[in-house]
Amino acid sequence: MGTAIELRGVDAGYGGKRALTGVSAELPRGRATALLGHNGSGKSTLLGVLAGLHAPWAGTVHCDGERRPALVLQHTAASVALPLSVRDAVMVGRWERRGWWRRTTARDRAVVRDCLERVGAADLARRRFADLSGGQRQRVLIAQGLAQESDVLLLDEPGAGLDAAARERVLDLIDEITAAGTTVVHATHDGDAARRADHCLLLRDGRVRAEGRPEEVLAAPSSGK
Ligand SMILES: Nc1ncnc2c1ncn2[C@@H]1O[C@H](COP(=O)(O)OP(=O)(O)OP(=O)(O)O)[C@@H](O)[C@H]1O
Repeated sequence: MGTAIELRGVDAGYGGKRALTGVSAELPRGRATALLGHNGSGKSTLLGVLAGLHAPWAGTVHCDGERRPALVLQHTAASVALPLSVRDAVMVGRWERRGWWRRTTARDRAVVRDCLERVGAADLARRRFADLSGGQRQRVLIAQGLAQESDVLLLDEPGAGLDAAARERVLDLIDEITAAGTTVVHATHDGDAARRADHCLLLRDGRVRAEGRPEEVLAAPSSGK
């Protein structure tokens, strides 16, 4: 197993506003880590730092893999204004590796098909992304993340705004993705999602409040679960 992601003394923020202070953590390889904490505690910022979107002000971040981690945003953050098909939406995950201006290759198309199958959305490939339910959109966005073929997949509140059945399906998917060897880090407000994770990291006001097995971290004051 070992450590897939190591953070040492990470500070980060926006303009002059600090969002993370001295964050140190070791997240296990090929396992699911749940990022916990109240609104504004710094979960999304930490995912952004791991994804390479925010440069830390201080400290170091080491992540497995030659490619940067794939970041999957909440389905509500995805634009539905563009007339994208589901297949096109997943193909976006191939852009970084191919360059968006190049023609798609047979391998790109095969990876997209495979990722749609993995999330149980192969039958939706020709549908308009905008016409899908929230749960379907979230699974398609996870397929987009998988299509990046990174060793680390980052999910920002993948269960938010979904009904219980759709949330359960996303959690099953996280289990399948880690079983296939990919490290998953997902921000969540859901106690069930935290209990099903292998490892938890609890943030409070941008600092690590607790880290370890779910039962240990959920017992910490201010876990809110
Ligand atoms: N783009 C931004 N510009 C300025 N400040 C920001 C920005 N994004 C987040 N912040 C601030 O950084 C801090 C951490 O926010 P962050 O979104 O990382 O928390 P979070 O735990 O993900 O919250 P939530 O559960 O609401 O998504 C908060 O004080 C927030 O107001």
